[in-house]
Amino acid sequence: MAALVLFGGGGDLAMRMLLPSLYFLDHDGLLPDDLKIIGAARSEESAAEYIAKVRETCEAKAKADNVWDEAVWKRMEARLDYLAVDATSAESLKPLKDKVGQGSVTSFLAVSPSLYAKIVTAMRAAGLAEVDDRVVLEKPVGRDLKTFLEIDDAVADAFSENQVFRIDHYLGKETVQNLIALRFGNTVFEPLWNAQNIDHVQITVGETVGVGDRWPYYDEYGALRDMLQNHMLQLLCLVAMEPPSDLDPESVRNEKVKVLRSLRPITHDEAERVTVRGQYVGGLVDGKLVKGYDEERGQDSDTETFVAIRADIDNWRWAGVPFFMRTGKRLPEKRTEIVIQFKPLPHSIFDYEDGEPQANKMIIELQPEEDISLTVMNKKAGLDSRMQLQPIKMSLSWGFRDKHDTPPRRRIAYERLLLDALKGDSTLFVRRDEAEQAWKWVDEVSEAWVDGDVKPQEYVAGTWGPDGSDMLMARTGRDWNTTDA
Ligand SMILES: NC(=O)C1=CN([C@@H]2O[C@H](COP(=O)(O)OP(=O)(O)OC[C@H]3O[C@@H](n4cnc5c(N)ncnc54)[C@H](OP(=O)(O)O)[C@@H]3O)[C@@H](O)[C@H]2O)C=CC1
Ligand SMILES: O=C1O[C@H](COP(=O)(O)O)[C@@H](O)[C@H](O)[C@H]1O
Repeated sequence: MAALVLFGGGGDLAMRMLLPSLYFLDHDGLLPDDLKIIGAARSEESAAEYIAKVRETCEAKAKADNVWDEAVWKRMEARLDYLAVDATSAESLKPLKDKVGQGSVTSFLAVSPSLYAKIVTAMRAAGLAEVDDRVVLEKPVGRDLKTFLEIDDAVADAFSENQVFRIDHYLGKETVQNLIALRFGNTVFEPLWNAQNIDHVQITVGETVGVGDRWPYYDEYGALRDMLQNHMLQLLCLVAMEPPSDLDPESVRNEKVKVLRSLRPITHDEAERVTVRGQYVGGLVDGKLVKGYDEERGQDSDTETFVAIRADIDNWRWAGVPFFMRTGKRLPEKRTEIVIQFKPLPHSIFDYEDGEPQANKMIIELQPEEDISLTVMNKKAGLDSRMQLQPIKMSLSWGFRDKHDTPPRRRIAYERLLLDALKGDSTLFVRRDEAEQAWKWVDEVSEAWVDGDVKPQEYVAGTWGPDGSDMLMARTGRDWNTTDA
């Protein structure tokens, strides 16, 4: 028997994402027949009470996608169990060890990262870190390089690196994996994918939600550590990495680490010019009045809810190509996209009044829709004496959109990642040295902010961040993408 233990099995992540993902995997026949799923948290509740809550969340999600099936639920229900444990205590984990028996155990730590070190130490003492066992860690692991290493050293005392699965749920998103297919499954793009042809890259992760009740966690981390250190740098790596020799986890991750190592450090003198911190004040989002961050927090805070950064990658492929990243809460749209802005024509033969031909642009959209599109210029139909051009957007995801095709169900990113963790495939997980390099780069930024006393600039909720964000682009003669994918 194999077992998946969800530490924090009653928490927000487990209930909203992990357990519905497991239902969907079971629905598609992708879970091993003998897999047991055990929720483990401190709350004293019976297995029946826990399972009733799991049913509620799975049913709601599955009905929304029209895939609720009582027979699947019966199968899933038979897998489920619950045990009240304090995961930081080896003594408390002993009954869990007895419950999982002899098979391999994958333990998902869906708990506060401040508990990781204590939990893995207790797991080791309780016999839950045997050679066939695995541990899955949610981000953020640590708050900076120092705390990352402290936690990760404790993890390394209990598990070897091939047993550790550091999750970045962005790597489970379908379009992120499609980016790998696009770059390395085609010959047409790769020769263009470099400083000769690309002017710059933009990565935007805009959210309309505020921080709300999550402030006890968020106030200590801010947008830089919550989003940029992990999700955004991972996206940057996938855009910028060299072709790996194969899809082996080590080959892919070696290439990503090389990118992170090539990121130019942001010096204290430069921080004000190439980084922007923002914090939302009250405003209108989706037509509703919302509070400012300080009001939600209940006191003044210097934590940023928005960050924009210009990153430079010092290698041959990307010399002189800035990568602009921005992310924030309470922005006007939920929008996640990567924009590859190609260079303008070296010389235009079209001199008409409506302006010059626009440079080609590839938009890789992750949210709200998943799509990859390429903007190209073509001729406006007609008999004008002077040829008129217009930009058209070609969707490169047309296969999904064919009217005779049912689009595949949009999967939760955790489905792919849970499946891979259960199989032991770590390609889409973050290796220790990747996380280490990412923290190193991010630490330099946060240290520069502290030393230079760089405070967040205010932005009104429902706008695209503080003015400084537009200025960051304008200083280089560029602007943020405003076209939809
Ligand atoms: N929620 C989300 O959308 C996201 C969350 N994450 C990460 O996922 C992790 C969990 O977050 P989230 O679900 O929001 O947190 P919650 O606070 O909602 O859940 C935490 C869970 O941990 C349990 N817990 C706390 N202490 C112990 C302990 N000593 N032993 C066993 N269980 C314990 C709690 O239950 P009890 O009190 O009963 O013990 C609770 O079920 C964090 O690392 C977070 O950063 C990452 C991305 C998104
Ligand atoms: O990890 C996190 O991600 C979410 C955004 O995820 P998405 O898949 O909805 O884009 C973010 O809201 C949260 O603050 C952060 O911890």
